[in-house]
Amino acid sequence: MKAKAQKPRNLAVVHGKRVAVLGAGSWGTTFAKILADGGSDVVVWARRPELAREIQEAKRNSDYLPGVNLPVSLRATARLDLALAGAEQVFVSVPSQSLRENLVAVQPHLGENAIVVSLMKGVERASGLRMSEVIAQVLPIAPDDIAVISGPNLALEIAKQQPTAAVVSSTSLETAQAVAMLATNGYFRSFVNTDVIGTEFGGVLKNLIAVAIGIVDGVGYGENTKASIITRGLVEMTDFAVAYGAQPETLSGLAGLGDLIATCQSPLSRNNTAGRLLGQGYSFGDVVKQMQQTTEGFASVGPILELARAKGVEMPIVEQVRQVLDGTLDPKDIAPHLTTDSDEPQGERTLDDGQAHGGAALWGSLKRAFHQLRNGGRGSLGD
Ligand SMILES: NC(=O)C1=CN([C@@H]2O[C@H](COP(=O)(O)OP(=O)(O)OC[C@H]3O[C@@H](n4cnc5c(N)ncnc54)[C@H](O)[C@@H]3O)[C@@H](O)[C@H]2O)C=CC1
Ligand SMILES: O=C(CO)COP(=O)(O)O
Repeated sequence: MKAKAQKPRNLAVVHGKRVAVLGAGSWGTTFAKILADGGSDVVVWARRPELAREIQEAKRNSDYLPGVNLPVSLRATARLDLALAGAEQVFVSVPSQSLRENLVAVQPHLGENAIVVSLMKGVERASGLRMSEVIAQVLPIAPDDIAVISGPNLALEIAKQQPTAAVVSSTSLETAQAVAMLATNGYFRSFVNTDVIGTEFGGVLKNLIAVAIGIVDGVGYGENTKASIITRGLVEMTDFAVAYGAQPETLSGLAGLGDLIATCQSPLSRNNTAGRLLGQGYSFGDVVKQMQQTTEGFASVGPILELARAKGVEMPIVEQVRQVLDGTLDPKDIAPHLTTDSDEPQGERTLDDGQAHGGAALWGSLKRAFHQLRNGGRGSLGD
């Protein structure tokens, strides 16, 4: 029997707050639908006028969301000033590498008390900064007015109103709650936390593990290999994010494990699909040409490995993804060296030996501090 889509709960009469969504690709358009179905007065900004016209007039985005009818209340424009006029909350969903240039154009039109929300899952290649950090750098707004949203959110499934959850995170719980109030309807539920670092890095890092899973799929390996990579991948994600100040629990939540499961399992994932093509033997250049949509993992792998090195975090799976992208590792060799170069048996949890030394977290910090000392105190990209 075909699953029945959930009905949106129409809250238009309850609030009708004016919001803007910047970026009319698959996620921007889907998120605009989430907000409109939750009762907000939404204007989407599309870079291409013909796309803005299709959304505005036909209530369709046929390239990105084929077969999906958008809410009749949803409006679209190719003019940033019109999209931003009066917007209390601004949701940004452009490719991560274009965020900075887009924010420069946004700045003159941004309302004084507007909250800016990142829907993106990448880091800036040149700086290694998370999207909320780029927003804080470019826009004259307080960190408490910035939020991020992440979770197992494959756009097309949500556009078809299949029930889904996400996390809204901000250093201000009040801001996270204000955003979550609008980003909730009958088929989409937003939870809140204040761990921006963990929430953002969860979204970035699961993309890299999804590329690895795609590679394994393309090669033709089975479920044991994939389960091993997903599980060890989560350890890498958690070690990395915690080294940068995240709460480990965030990585076992929707923005970590939740998104990892969705992205690694679904052919709808662009990162997973791109990995599969690599595993089937296509070169990186061929895969980039074939991918019609944003594949964030490709741009993130370099900066993430650099950030990992700076904190002494080992990421053997992500490292192997880089080698496959570079053409220095045969995709079929990705699994055998799942752990480090050492032949010695390793504890399953990175911090296991630390617990014997009287505190896993402390031991992890000491290991990282030692590593940084050995590397001349380098702590971040570009140091
Ligand atoms: N598609 C999904 O299921 C989800 C995507 N995301 C994240 O959302 C972000 C956006 O991804 P998608 O919407 O999926 O990508 P997409 O490839 O579907 O759409 C990207 C949109 O940005 C436009 N664009 C390209 N270059 C631009 C530029 N320089 N300035 C402004 N616009 C530009 C494109 O024309 C297109 O409309 C990514 O960071 C992605 O990781 C997050 C959750 C779910
Ligand atoms: O982030 C996503 C699902 O949560 C979408 O993943 P892809 O960018 O790989 O399509």
